[in-house]
Amino acid sequence: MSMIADFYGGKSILITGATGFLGKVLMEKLFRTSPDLRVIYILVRPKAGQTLQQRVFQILNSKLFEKVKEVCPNVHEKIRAISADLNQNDFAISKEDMQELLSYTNIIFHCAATVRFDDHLRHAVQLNVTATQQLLLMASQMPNLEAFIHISTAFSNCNLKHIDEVIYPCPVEPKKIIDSMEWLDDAIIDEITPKLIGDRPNTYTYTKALGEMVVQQESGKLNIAIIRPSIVGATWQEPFPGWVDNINGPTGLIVAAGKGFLRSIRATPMAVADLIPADIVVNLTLAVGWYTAVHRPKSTLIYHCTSGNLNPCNWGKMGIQVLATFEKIPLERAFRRPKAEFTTNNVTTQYWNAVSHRAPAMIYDFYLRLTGRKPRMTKLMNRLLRTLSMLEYFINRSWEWSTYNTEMLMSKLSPEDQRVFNFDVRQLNWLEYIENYVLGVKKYLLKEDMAGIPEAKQHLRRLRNIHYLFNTALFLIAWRLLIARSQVARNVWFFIVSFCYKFLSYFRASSTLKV
Ligand SMILES: CCCCCCCCCCCCCCCCCCCCCCCCCC(=O)SCCNC(=O)CCNC(=O)[C@H](O)C(C)(C)COP(=O)(O)OP(=O)(O)OC[C@H]1O[C@@H](n2cnc3c(N)ncnc32)[C@H](O)[C@@H]1OP(=O)(O)O
Ligand SMILES: NC(=O)C1=CN([C@@H]2O[C@H](COP(=O)(O)OP(=O)(O)OC[C@H]3O[C@@H](n4cnc5c(N)ncnc54)[C@H](OP(=O)(O)O)[C@@H]3O)[C@@H](O)[C@H]2O)C=CC1
Repeated sequence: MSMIADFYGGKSILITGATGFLGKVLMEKLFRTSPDLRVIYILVRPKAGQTLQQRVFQILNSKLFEKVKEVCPNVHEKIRAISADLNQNDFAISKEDMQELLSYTNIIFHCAATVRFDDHLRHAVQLNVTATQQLLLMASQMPNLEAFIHISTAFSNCNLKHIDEVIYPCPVEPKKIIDSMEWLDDAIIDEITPKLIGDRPNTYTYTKALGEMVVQQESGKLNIAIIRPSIVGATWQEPFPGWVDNINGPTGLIVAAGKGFLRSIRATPMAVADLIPADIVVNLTLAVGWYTAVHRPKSTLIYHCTSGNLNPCNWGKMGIQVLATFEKIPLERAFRRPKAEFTTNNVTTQYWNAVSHRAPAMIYDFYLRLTGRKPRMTKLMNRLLRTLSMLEYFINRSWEWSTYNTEMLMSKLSPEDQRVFNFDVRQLNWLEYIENYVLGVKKYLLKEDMAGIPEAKQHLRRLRNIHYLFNTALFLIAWRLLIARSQVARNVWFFIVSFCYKFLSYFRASSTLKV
């Protein structure tokens, strides 16, 4: 019997960010391994014209939840969506809902955040810092709360090279930042943002670091733990390999490479690609929830959920495997053949951006205009280049994260828990994982049918022929122009033609002799 699964039985669990990538995998695992849990409260905001119920219905009816429905047929009764907006005071939760949450919640998993790198500081502070503070305040009023688990990021201290499982204070106190966001206007915030984030690359990592400080400062008597995952990728094993449903992190670049938009990327091939599968993060999170509630460590423990020090893989190896998988299983309707390269300096990056990204987009837009359609490729390419510039920081550096607490926790689990809540990244085979990741991107994110693979391959062959034809035409035009202008080129041309003529005459004569 799994002690962890048993622990969550009969519990009331509150999850923020349950509609997000990680939140959904967390909820799925909880329902699958502890179908006898009392209820999962999720804080949800209406979005994209969908009501709360519609959003929950969509999640429960997705492929991700197929196994849950077998194990826990009444799952829809055990999930209670509470209308909430973490940007509002008291999260805009109704009095009745708040009362219910305060009375019954046993465990909190705080996953909600803005993960946009370039979010405006005011918004990033509101969600990643102030909302965390408010949630802690709520937690302190919950008489039955056993543990509060905060999801941070391994990159909250990415300004350091070696990162331990401790909280590194930011120079300005979070409380001062929160206060100043209330009265400073946007223009001033824009001006001070670079000074505040210092040597961090963006507002995301900075506000996640502030969020950790708030957790430490406001923990009071609560049992709190912080999890720091690195770059969360598709699932490794559970509920099935390769599940992913958003384009954050590497996923978007995998799509862009597969569709042939991304042809070169400024990255250091030998830099460690610290990817971590979503199911590993979730297994660790649930194990931490159990450990924090049952063993009540004296201080707030931080757990690094990273792969680099235990089972490292680099971006070069990952890129090659992504492209190798697209050879076998291409995406449908690609713009160009999937063929991307790593560049390592500014000059080559600028060159390849112009030749491999901007120029083909402009040519394609010209073609769209000629055929009376609306040009769109240049805009799309500019967005991709902007995204690449945002991600570059993370693919040109390596970090070392210590994992003492994570390894300590592993040693505390029973063999059964180590199996059911496996977070041992050493067991992961990267090549297999990446192949499944790419397949998952095709199946679950892009919802492409595997039956369409022959047609996709045929399309790539057509693109290859167009490519050869285009290059030949380009060469002939360039050569023709050169011949018209340069005596040297003309001489070379006559030399080649006469050489071919002589070769052919010799070949014809020798074959006549044989006869
Ligand atoms: C040797 C040879 C081999 C050769 C091989 C060659 C290579 C071959 C294959 C390559 C694979 C291997 C290498 C992979 C390296 C990956 C590195 C990842 C590092 C991640 C580190 C994460 C560390 C921290 C982890 C964390 O702790 S947190 C989680 C991470 N958080 C994020 O990942 C949010 C990022 N995003 C944003 O911050 C916003 O997205 C924003 C970007 C500002 C745009 O923002 P904006 O322009 O305003 O507009 P959007 O609406 O957002 O998007 C506008 C449009 O861009 C699109 N698009 C948004 N994103 C992405 C994305 N990723 N990738 C692609 N497209 C994207 C979206 O499709 C939309 O297109 P549309 O739908 O309009 O057509
Ligand atoms: N993905 C990654 O690579 C990594 C993620 N993390 C951390 O993991 C956690 C989860 O990330 P991930 O699942 O990828 O992120 P997602 O962007 O997929 O999910 C974010 C969640 O937060 C919710 N949310 C955002 N704003 C509000 C709001 N105002 N009110 C209520 N809910 C809100 C979103 O709701 P809605 O659906 O309504 O938008 C969504 O459920 C975050 O804390 C992140 O920092 C850490 C390391 C890496």
